[in-house]
Amino acid sequence: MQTMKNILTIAGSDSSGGAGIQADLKTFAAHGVFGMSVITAVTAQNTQGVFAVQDITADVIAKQIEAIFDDIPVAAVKIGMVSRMETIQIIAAKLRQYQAVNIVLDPVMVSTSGYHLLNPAAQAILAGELLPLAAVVTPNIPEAEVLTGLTINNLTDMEEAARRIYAMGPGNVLVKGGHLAVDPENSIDVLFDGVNFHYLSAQRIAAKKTHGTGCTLSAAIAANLGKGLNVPAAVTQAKEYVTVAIENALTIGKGARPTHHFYTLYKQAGMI
Ligand SMILES: Nc1ncnc2c1ncn2[C@@H]1O[C@H](COP(=O)(O)OP(=O)(O)OP(=O)(O)O)[C@@H](O)[C@H]1O
Ligand SMILES: Cc1ncc(CO)c(N)n1
Repeated sequence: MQTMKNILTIAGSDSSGGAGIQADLKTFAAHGVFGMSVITAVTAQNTQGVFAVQDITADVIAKQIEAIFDDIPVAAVKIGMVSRMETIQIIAAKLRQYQAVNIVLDPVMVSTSGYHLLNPAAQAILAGELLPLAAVVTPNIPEAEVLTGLTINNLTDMEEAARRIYAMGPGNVLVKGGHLAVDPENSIDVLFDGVNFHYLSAQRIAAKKTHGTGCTLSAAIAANLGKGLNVPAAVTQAKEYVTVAIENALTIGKGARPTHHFYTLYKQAGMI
């Protein structure tokens, strides 16, 4: 009997395990869903930076998507690093072909360390091809600025950006406030469903730089949607999950700290 939902991440590999595919699969495991992956690019990366990227060919990306959808029911899809135009076009075509549902798009553009994970020339293609397929899109402040051309300095700007991105076709827009100290006490995200704004606030954690926060949040939203939660509940619970994961971020290297995906589970099991 099927007891778990199957959730797919389409993203890049982070060799140091803090972001990308690795963060997504850990997040899925922590949510009790069965994680699957389509790898779009392999990065040589650690807590200090990204040192090389090998893009996977569009043909092999297509084959990975076909291998999954021809065989396995997919309850939700998270899309992360999509690297370049050919990658975006094949993913969009295949997701349309299979009528994929509960798509969460994290429009990854630049790594925490400043490396371009999306070819700037492909930004418009991402907006045109993938935004309309998404149930939820989760730009951070710099990504929302690129998508809209706005400069975002406060909550009103975040709301305006959310409205403009909503007009590009996604079901819901979550503008993440991690990069904006609107309120130095809190990290506030703005969710817009086309009619209403919801504000998700968590105490701002003043710690050393973290990485993989956006990947963890979007993967948690996909897991929650796949489990049948509606968008506000899926986003609210994902925000609670990422906040605990940031609070307990791990010091594994010399640079940015990856989120702790299993803190609550390990605590409950008496492992920490
Ligand atoms: N210092 C912090 N304290 C609390 N929450 C934070 C902090 N920084 C980020 N967040 C939260 O983490 C989530 C991810 O937001 P963020 O803006 O960091 O995404 P991102 O830039 O895409 O992440 P990354 O590129 O590091 O993976 C949001 O819910 C945001 O509010
Ligand atoms: C592979 C990959 N995806 C996404 C990000 C953004 O955090 C990253 N650093 N690496």
